[in-house]
Amino acid sequence: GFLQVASPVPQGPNKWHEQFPIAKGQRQSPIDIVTSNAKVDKALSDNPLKVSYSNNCCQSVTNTGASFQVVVDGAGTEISGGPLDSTYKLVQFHAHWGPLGGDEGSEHTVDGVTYPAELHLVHWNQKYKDVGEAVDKPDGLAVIGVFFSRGKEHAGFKPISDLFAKVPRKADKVDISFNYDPACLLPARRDYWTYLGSLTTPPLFESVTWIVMKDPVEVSAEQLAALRNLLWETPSGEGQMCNNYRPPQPLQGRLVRST
Ligand SMILES: NCCOCCOCCNC(=O)c1ccc(S(N)(=O)=O)cc1
Ligand SMILES: [Zn+2]
Repeated sequence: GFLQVASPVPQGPNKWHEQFPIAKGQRQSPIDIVTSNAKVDKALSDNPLKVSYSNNCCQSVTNTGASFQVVVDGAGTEISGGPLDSTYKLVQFHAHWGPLGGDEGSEHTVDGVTYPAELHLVHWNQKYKDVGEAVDKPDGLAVIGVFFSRGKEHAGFKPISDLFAKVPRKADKVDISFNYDPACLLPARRDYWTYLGSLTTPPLFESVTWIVMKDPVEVSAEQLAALRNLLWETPSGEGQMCNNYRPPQPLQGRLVRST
C-alpha cells in the first residue's frame, strides 16, 4: 500500500469534518452576521449583560500552537444577564487573526466585512462542576467576541501584546505578575449580537452562546504585528502564526438577536 505519512501540521478548517463530523452541524461558528436579519430583542436590554471581572485574575500567557491564551483564575470574573440564564465564569481569552497588514482575520463577519483580528473571552456555566464538564453541553460556554480594528494603540492590550515575544513556541508560557482587568478590552458601547453556536476550533462542540460586540476596539498596526511574534508549525517548518481563523459557517436558519 501507499506509504502512510503522519501529517505533522494540523489540517485546515475545510478538512476538520473528516475527524469532527459536527463541523457540518446545525449550530456551527463563526457566522456572517447579516445586520438587517438580526432581531432586536427588548429582553436583552431589560436584563443587561453584567460583566464583573477582577483585576488580579490573569495568571499567565501561553502559546497554544494555535493562538496566544491568557489563562484566568475564574475567581470573581463572572458574566450574567443578557442572553444568559445563569452565571458564567471567565477561564481564558485568546484571539484569531490574518496575514500581516491584511484586513481579514476575524472569525465572525458583519455584512461580509472582516476585521484584522477577533478576541474571544471564554466563560463556562457555573451550573457545571468545571469547564471540562461544561465544554460540550448546549449551554456550557459563553464567549464574548470583540473585533480588533487597526488604528491607535490600545493601552489596555499593550501589557498583553508585549508578552507575545516571550512565548514564541508552542507550550511556551510566561506568568502575568501585574494586575490586569480584561474588561479593558471591551468596547465602551456594550451593544452586541447573540446567537447559539459552537467552538470555532476542533472539537467544534456546539456548546457556545455567542455574544459578539457590535463596536470594534482599535489596536495599533504594531500590536497586530506583535501577534506574529507567536510561531507555529507550517508545512515548510516553523513560521509566524497567522490566518488562525475559521471562515463563516452556514446559519442553518438560526436567529441572531441584537440589543
Ligand atoms: N479533542 C477532544 C478533547 O476536547 C477536550 C475539550 O477541548 C476543548 C478545548 N477548546 C476550547 O476550550 C475552546 C474554547 C473556545 C474556542 S472559540 N475559538 O470558539 O472561542 C475554541 C476552543
Ligand atoms: Zn476563539
